[in-house]
Amino acid sequence: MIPVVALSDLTVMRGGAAVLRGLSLRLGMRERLAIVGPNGAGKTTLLRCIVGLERPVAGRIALFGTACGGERDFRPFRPRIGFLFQDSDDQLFCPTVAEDVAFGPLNTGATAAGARTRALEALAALGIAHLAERVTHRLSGGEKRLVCLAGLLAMRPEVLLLDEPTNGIDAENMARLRAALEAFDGAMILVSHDAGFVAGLATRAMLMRDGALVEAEIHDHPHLHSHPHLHPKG
Ligand SMILES: Nc1ncnc2c1ncn2[C@@H]1O[C@H](COP(=O)(O)OP(=O)(O)OP(=O)(O)O)[C@@H](O)[C@H]1O
Repeated sequence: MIPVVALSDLTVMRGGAAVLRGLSLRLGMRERLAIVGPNGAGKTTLLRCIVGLERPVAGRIALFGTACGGERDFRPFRPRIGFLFQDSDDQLFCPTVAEDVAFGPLNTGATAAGARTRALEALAALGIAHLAERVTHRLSGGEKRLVCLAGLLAMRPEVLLLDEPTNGIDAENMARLRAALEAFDGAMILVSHDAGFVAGLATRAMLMRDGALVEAEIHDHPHLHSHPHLHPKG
């Protein structure tokens, strides 16, 4: 089966140093891949490469089986790939929540009424329909996170790239977030430092180390309390 995302030998340089060094990755349909690794390892950089926001100096990127090099190649795939930025404030820009969540569908051809319906559905799916008429920039950090995700889901993407989705999310909303992501039937890359969240959701895990990815295991130690860790395999 053609992978939805295929990266081969990617190298990305920053200030003379390689952030990604010959990194390769294949993401299959319906796979939920967790990527973990220390701060500054290059996880966000990797996600940005997938949607063409970052250009590698070497290597190949294919989306849904199509090689992508320049901006024009990436553009048609962006509506199919929802990217949750690490910082919600980089993602939200409309005055109200409903307008923000409807923006994507409206921008890709939905009518105003159709886009609003999709927005309200996405908000309801995340249990935050009550936020629809709120002013976006006055939301709490956790609320913003969920609104950003609603904006992606309203696009009905085939792939989700989630950069620290649990940032600022409380226990109750965490359950909603988890349920929404479990219900999503596309492929997903989940960059997270939250091992417990990742362990419950991911079907595969990889560790970013020295600018490349190694397969990892999601491990649950039988302590008094459940204590999930990620270990490199082998
Ligand atoms: N615009 C930039 N200019 C220069 N260096 C940058 C820039 N953005 C990121 N970097 C550097 O690139 C490296 C990789 O950053 P990246 O954000 O991809 O890491 P990360 O694994 O996502 O980290 P974290 O877990 O802290 O989010 C870091 O050393 C970072 O300082």
